[in-house]
Amino acid sequence: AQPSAAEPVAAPMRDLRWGNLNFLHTTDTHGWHGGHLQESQFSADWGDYVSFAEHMRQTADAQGVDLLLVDTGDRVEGNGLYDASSPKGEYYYDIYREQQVDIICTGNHELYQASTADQEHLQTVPNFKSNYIASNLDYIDPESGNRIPMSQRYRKFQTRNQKLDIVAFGFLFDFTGNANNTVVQPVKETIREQWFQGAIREQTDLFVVIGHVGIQMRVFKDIFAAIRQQNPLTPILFFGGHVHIRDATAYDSNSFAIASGRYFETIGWMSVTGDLKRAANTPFSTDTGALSFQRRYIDNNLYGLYYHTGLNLSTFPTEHGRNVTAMIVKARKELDLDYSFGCAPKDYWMSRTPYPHEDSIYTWLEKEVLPAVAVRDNRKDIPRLVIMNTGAIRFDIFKGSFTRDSTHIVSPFLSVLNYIPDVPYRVARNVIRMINNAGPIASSLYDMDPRFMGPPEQFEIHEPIIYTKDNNNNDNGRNDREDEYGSQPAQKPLGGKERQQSEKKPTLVQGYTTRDDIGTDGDDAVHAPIDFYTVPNCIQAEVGFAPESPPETVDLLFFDFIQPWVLLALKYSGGSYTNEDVELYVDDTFTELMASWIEENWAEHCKA
Ligand SMILES: O=c1ccn([C@@H]2O[C@H](COP(=O)(O)O)[C@@H](O)[C@H]2O)c(=O)[nH]1
Repeated sequence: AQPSAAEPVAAPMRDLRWGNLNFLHTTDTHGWHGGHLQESQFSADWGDYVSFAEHMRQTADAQGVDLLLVDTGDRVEGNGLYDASSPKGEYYYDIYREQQVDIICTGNHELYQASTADQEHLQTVPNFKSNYIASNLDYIDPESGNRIPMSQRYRKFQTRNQKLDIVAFGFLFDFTGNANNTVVQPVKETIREQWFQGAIREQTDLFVVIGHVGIQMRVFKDIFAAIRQQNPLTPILFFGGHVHIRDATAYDSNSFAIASGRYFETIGWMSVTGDLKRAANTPFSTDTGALSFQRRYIDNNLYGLYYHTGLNLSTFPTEHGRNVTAMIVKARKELDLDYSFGCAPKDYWMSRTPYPHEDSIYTWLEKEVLPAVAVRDNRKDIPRLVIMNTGAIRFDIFKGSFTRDSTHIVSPFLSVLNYIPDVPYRVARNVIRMINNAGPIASSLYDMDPRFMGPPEQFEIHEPIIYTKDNNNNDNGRNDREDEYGSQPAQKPLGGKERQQSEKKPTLVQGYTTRDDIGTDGDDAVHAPIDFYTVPNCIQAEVGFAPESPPETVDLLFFDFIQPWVLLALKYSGGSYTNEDVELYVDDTFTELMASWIEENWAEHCKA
């Protein structure tokens, strides 16, 4: 872990069940390779993961089983370790490549900016050579202008110990927000391609489909159907991501799918037990042919990593892992990520409190930040509506120092404020209602789904999930909340001191309490639950409005990312505007504006 990371905290544990074929899975790490410095339960870093994987590989070798590492994209954007350098990712690529990932693919965040896609093609693809798969993604070579596959379309290989034959694919959902130096082929078209039809007819013991795709999304189900049609019995394993949640499901009795969360909080574990050499030819109805599939969501917590490897503080770190941790320390220092802009007076939550609420990050933005930063000298007296999409914010703010790192963690995008001047108020005032309550804009094209304006974690959740009315947090709101934990036979205390503690009813740290299609025993650590509130797609600040008298016209300001939805909502509200009517309101990115606001308004709280 990084020297300034929160000390890990022990929790009652559930074991990993090893099978014949085992996987560790990361997804949507978004630059958090230094770990979560402020959260004890996720504070291990990429170097610790390197050590962990080395120990787990040794265990696999000793048992004669196989272990593969998978990563399903969105490795960039969302943390100072990637975003704070110029150019972005100056340190990240060399740190990331230290992990030996066996199957890796691209996420949408590798493609928003042309420069990021260039680096992906120039660095990560060659770093992982034949392990990198791009089944439905092409790259446009800047020199020749030629459209070429981002990397190979699929991979056929044999596992190290059991010599299992695997055919692996690497997909991206039907993403359309990519810069113009890549082309994402819709998955329905890809699975009709000749190469794909040939690949699914290869002789193999199993198929592994990795993808930057939610495991409940249509895309994986279509791929599953295409493979299954040709291979009625062959096991098919899916590793997904994108929606930032822990999730698992089975599409039929010989398939299994897992998604492993976000921000390097989670290392997913999947294992398959049974005779995989025979499974492709053995009907599942017979006992001998039956396979069993297990999943675990491993908290990226050093105590947990020690527990699963049977090691401790002195025996766990490998030389390689220590070196990677040192690379991250050096990068964080050179990027000055601990530079403090001010101190947050309290925690501000994205989804742990309702919106509006005094502890909601969105209420803080709406009431304090947006009115102060949405100011343009030559139009500062004109009343304005400022619309921000809630997905532009990526993480909570914790009480205490708000650092350079925090700016990128909370607001990683290069979002700017655009505006349309002098919009009739009777038209402009309807926009927020339309983009939040969907209505006609919901039935538009696939890539105009209004949910894309909100945070990915909210995508599939339509109702708040409230565990307790009296959410009795301590002053940092994250730890030390006492709770019952019922008799769950699969649970195991950590051992030693922790064991005695757990026998006395342990203090549970708040964290993931995942419920997926398999059950409620997926998390490796037993936690006290956290409330989850739904938030609207967008929030709106009214600035410069005279009390009691609505203006005739307003400047309508909005984040550039949501421009297509705003134009559509204006159209349905009776205003006909196009991209040509839109201008830049202020030069700075929202991240810069927010950092300046914090410098001006929160510096004083550091003195207390
Ligand atoms: O410029 C941007 C880019 C993205 N967003 C928000 O992020 C999600 C996509 O996040 P994933 O990590 O790929 O799931 C998108 O739906 C937006 O809500 C943004 O606000 N600005």
